[in-house]
Amino acid sequence: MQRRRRINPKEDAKYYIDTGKDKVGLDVKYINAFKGRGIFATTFFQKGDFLLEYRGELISKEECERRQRVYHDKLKVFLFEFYFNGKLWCVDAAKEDGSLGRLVNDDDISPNAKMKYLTVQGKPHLCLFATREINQGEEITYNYGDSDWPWRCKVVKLKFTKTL
Ligand SMILES: C[S@@+](CC[C@H](N)C(=O)[O-])C[C@H]1O[C@@H](n2cnc3c(N)ncnc32)[C@H](O)[C@@H]1O
Repeated sequence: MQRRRRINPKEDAKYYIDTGKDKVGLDVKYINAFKGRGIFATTFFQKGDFLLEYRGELISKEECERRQRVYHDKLKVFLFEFYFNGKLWCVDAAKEDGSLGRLVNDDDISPNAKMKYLTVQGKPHLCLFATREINQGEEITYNYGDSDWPWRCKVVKLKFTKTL
């Protein structure tokens, strides 16, 4: 059997950053009223594979703080803050633009992807990479980071009341 040559994950990410497209092999699906939509693999991914870019508007810390004050809670969660070259930046993905990266849900226990940034033409881009093998049908998740995200305590509460 002939083995498929693996595409370099960083080169793959750059291709999708440049074209502004999402990868084939990932799809959006409605999960439930609590979680909303999520992104699911429709093909197998290897550990380390590039999955998606968290696409949006790159804004400064100051602009991010202003939007934090004016946005509704449901939109604030789309403001992704990160350090790049010693400064705080933010990608605002609040706009429904049909891109898939903005719809990936949080998992702080057993995520299968990790957000990293790649620099392309001097600008940072947030990209998700697989942290283990991902099978067809699995939901793509990553850890949104340490914060008291409201859904995390609801999940704990639901599990607790079920075991009583
Ligand atoms: C960046 S959006 C992800 C896409 C979202 N599920 C949707 O349908 O638009 C983040 C929102 O998804 C939901 N969410 C993300 N991770 C979740 C989780 N583990 N459990 C429940 N809800 C979650 C929360 O409502 C959160 O405000």
